[in-house]
Amino acid sequence: MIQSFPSPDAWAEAAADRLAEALRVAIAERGQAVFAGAGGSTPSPIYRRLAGADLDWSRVVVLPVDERHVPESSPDSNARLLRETLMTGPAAAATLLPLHHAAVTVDRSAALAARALQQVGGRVDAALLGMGEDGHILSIFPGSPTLKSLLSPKLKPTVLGVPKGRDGLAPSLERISLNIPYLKGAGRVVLALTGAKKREVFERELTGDPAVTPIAALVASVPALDVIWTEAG
Ligand SMILES: O=C(O)[C@H](O)[C@@H](O)[C@H](O)[C@H](O)COP(=O)(O)O
Repeated sequence: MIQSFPSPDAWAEAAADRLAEALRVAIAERGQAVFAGAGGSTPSPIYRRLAGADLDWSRVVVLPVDERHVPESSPDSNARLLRETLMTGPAAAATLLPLHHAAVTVDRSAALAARALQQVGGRVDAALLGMGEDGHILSIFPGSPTLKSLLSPKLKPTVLGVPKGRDGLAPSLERISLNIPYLKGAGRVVLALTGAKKREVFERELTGDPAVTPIAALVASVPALDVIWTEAG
């Protein structure tokens, strides 16, 4: 399941190449592509490589796979991370679709994001995910009250609010997250892992109950999933 790479450069290049190819295919097939990317500390080297990919970025919509319920000016904003690392150079021509909307509740923000995503086709063509050491992906946290809703393969692709207190961040933030079904139809989903600890967590979570284990649900639901790993973080 896990594809190991000998260096961070090879790991980042493999991720960027695979995601760029999925975007090119979507543009060729539909004239547009939707990319969803994770926040956190792992993705930046991949985003910086992907930003230079030879594709028509003016036809690409970029969104966070999940978001903290904060304005883009906040250092916690995933939209800000995408703008600063992916939407540069050629990729600056892409269009950002934010999940956070100001002056509304987190649930209203999620509903507005769900509507905006429907308006660009209601699908994701390529996605880059990270994983926390507790096994969470997107904002799907073990023990969260929204866990089962976000994991259920029976629900339509949607975007949900995630109450604070479940993300391990201090101070904990309210969040907004795509659900796992939004990744099912993607041409390529890359889960990028680094370090021995995350490899161990992934292998352990793989055997969990998909109804309550984000990694098990991801592997069970997403056929176009690549899991890539490199030692150095
Ligand atoms: O909003 C976020 O924080 C991310 O989308 C989240 O799901 C991230 O992928 C994991 O927390 C791993 O984070 P690291 O890459 O920093 O380990």
